[in-house]
Order: sequence, then structure tokens, then C-alpha cells
Amino acid sequence: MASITAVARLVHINPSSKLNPSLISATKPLFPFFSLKSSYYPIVSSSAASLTSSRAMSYDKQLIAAKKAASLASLLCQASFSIYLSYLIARKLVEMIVSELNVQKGLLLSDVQSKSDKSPVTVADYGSQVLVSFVLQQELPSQAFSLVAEEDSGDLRKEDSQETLQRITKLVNDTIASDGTYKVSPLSESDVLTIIDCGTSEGGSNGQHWVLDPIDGTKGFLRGDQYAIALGLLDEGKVVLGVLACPNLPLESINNKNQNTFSKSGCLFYAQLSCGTYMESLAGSPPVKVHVSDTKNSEEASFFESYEAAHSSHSLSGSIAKKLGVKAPPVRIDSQAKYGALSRGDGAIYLRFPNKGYREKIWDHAAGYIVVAEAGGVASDASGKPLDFSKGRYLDLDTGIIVTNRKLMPAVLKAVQDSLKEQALPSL
Ligand SMILES: Nc1ncnc2c1ncn2[C@@H]1O[C@H](COP(=O)(O)O)[C@@H](OP(=O)(O)O)[C@H]1O
Ligand SMILES: [Mg+2]
Ligand SMILES: [Mg+2]
Ligand SMILES: [Mg+2]
Repeated sequence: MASITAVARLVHINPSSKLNPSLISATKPLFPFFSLKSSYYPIVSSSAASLTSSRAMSYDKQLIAAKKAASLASLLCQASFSIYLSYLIARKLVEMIVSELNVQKGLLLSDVQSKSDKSPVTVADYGSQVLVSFVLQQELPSQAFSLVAEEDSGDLRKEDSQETLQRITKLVNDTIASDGTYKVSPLSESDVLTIIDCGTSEGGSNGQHWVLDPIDGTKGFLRGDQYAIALGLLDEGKVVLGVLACPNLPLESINNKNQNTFSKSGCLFYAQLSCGTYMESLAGSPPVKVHVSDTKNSEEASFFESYEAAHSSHSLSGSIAKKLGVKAPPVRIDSQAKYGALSRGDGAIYLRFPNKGYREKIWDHAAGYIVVAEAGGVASDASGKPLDFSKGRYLDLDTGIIVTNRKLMPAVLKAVQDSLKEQALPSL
């Protein structure tokens, strides 16, 4: 049976929301053996409850489902990573013992594949997408379901992907069985392919669409560094809800010089339009309201950027930081964990400048964007235009993405534009 802490964590929508009957009934599918009693209601603070607006209440059910989906997907990813580590160790051992027999390599290669754009995809990316899509449909059976997600089943339908497909199916069924919430017969390989392809929606400016990156930062995931399960909800083209599960992000600030190296990891950030942003431990803890850094002094602001220089120009951000007088070295981490870290003030600026011609996808930013926006931050492209999630699967952008607090945005934007102009000048 779910522990009271875990129940409080998943039932908790937002300290500024009252638990209402519809919300309580919405929790039932999550906890079939547990009925809510009034004694558990104190997780809602009465002063905060008075802030509740009808608008804020309207996505509560979706938020419960999204938190459940992202939390379960993070368990799947963690399980998959330990399997992957075992393969790495097994492969190393086999290579050491019988170096001429590379049989174990095949096993590892089938867990990590390369997509047509040469980016990696793993059984955990596919498994996480299946699980999130499955949970959302289980939890919200009466709602029309539209999902814009990163992965598709194309490569998995090829003859030589049979073993990978089997592994994904087992990973998903094992996670569903160990969670115990859903009393369904195990998914078949064909079910898995069908569920993956639920993610082909084009999104857009009409109606509601879920936006999912099943593993954002796959390269970070494979390195054992940062990654995130990022799930957002669009309503009429606007991001109205976001959940970021960051299994490897320390609960303590990553910018704390006295950081406890034994600090626990695993953060769940969530935000709903007009309700603020909250963080709790993935293992279960009371939610804490978070806020972006309120510094207006760019010299004391540290900044985040991609770990991968191929995803964002480190030299351009270096020149911007110099103009701003930033003293601290850049904090380079993978995935939308950057947005999560920014939302709780670990740093004050996130700069992203991909190569010319690269088109940003909405799943790489939707959940992270609302997590930062509801924590008091702002995001724009390099021309100062807000991010527009209503145009389909891609973000329609001018040059790059800048995320910071309201006070710093004018100075950061100016430094960005000046640096871009300098970069465009032919060097003498
Ligand atoms: N050349 C490129 N430029 C910018 N972003 C890229 C890129 N190639 C891949 N990406 C995106 O960068 C994301 C990771 O972001 P970050 O650099 O912040 O960790 C990847 O998400 P996935 O890992 O979900 O594929 C991918 O969508
Ligand atoms: Mg990818
Ligand atoms: Mg991504
Ligand atoms: Mg991804």
C-alpha cells in the first residue's frame, strides 16, 4: 500500500489549490486501495487556499496524471540505466577476457541506437514515452488525447529491432507491475508500437495537447549525468502545465560552493498556470515553492548552458557573459534540468545558441519554460520575442533562447544582440 507521504506527494496538486471532490475522485485510480480522509487535508495551507482561482483549478486533474506519469517514467529510466551499466560492465569483462569475441557488443548496441539525425535513442527513451502515454490515457480516460512526443516507432518496426522491442516491452511491463496501480494484462509488442505512435500529434493553437520529451538529454543519461522526463500541456497554444522529473539533480542547489557531496538526488518540479512552481523529491517529500534568483547584478549571476558544445555555442555564451561581467564559470549540464535549476535560483541565466539552421522542438522547452515562468522567470528568443508553442512541433525562433529573471532580461538581451552583431562582422 502506498505510504502516506507518497500519497500526500502525489495527491498534492498545489498548496494554493483546495482539494475538491472532483480532485479527490481523480486520485482514486492512482490509489485504488486508499481512500482520502480529511486528516490528510492539512497539506493544503488555508491562507494559500484563498488564492485559488477557477482558472488555476482547471488543470488539477491533468497535473495529478502528469506527476504520476513522469514519476513512473523516471523509475523506468533509472531501472534501464542500471541494466545499461550492467551491460557496460559485462561488455568490459568480456572484452578483457576474450577480446576477439565481441558478442556482448551487440547487446549494448541494441540498447543504444542512433537516429537518422545521428542523435542517440535508448530503450529507456522509448519505454518512458510508452509509460507516460499509457498513464495519461489511464488517468484521463474521458478526455480527448493528443500527444506531441519526440520518439516514433519507425526504427523499431524494422526486422533487426525485434530484440530492442522485446526489451522495451519488458521494461514497461515490469514498471507497471511493480507500481501496482494498473490492473491490466501485460502490453504486447504491438501495443508498445501503437502507444509510441500516439505521440505523432502536430500540436498547434487549438485544443489541448500534451508535449513530451521522454528523456531529454539522452547524451547526459548515457553519461550518468543530468537528464529529465519533461511533460507539458498546451491549451490553445499556451503552455498551461509542466512537470520535470530530474532523477540525477541534487535536491540541494548545484551552485552551492559548500555543496554536500552526499546530497540526495531526484527532483520533481511542477507548475500550473497562475499557481507558481513547486519542487519535491522524487522519492517523496513535502512540496516547496521555488522562485528564480532575484539578482539584478549581472556580475554575480551565474549562467547555465548545454554540456554539449554542438547543442549551443560555448564561445558565443562566453562573449555574452564577458559583456555582462559574469564572474562565475558557466554551469554546463544536459537537458531541461537547467530550467529546473534556474527555477529554484541555482543560477540566474540560461543561454542556448544552436548552430544556424537547427530547429528547436517544442518538447525540448515546453515543460521547462512553464516551470521557470511560474517561478517568476522570463524566456525569449534573441530578438526579445516570447517563445511561441502554438506553431506545431517546432518553435519558430530568431537565433537562440534566453531565460533569466525580469530584472536581468534587458541587460542580457542587449549583451546577446551586441555579441551576435560582433559575431556577424567579418574578422579582420
Ligand atoms: N545540433 C543541435 N543543436 C541544438 N540542440 C540539439 C542539437 N542536436 C540535438 N539537440 C537537442 O538538444 C537536446 C538536449 O539539450 P541539452 O543540450 O540542453 O542537453 C536534445 O534532446 P534529446 O536528448 O531529448 O534528444 C536534442 O533535442
Ligand atoms: Mg533525442
Ligand atoms: Mg530533448
Ligand atoms: Mg529526448
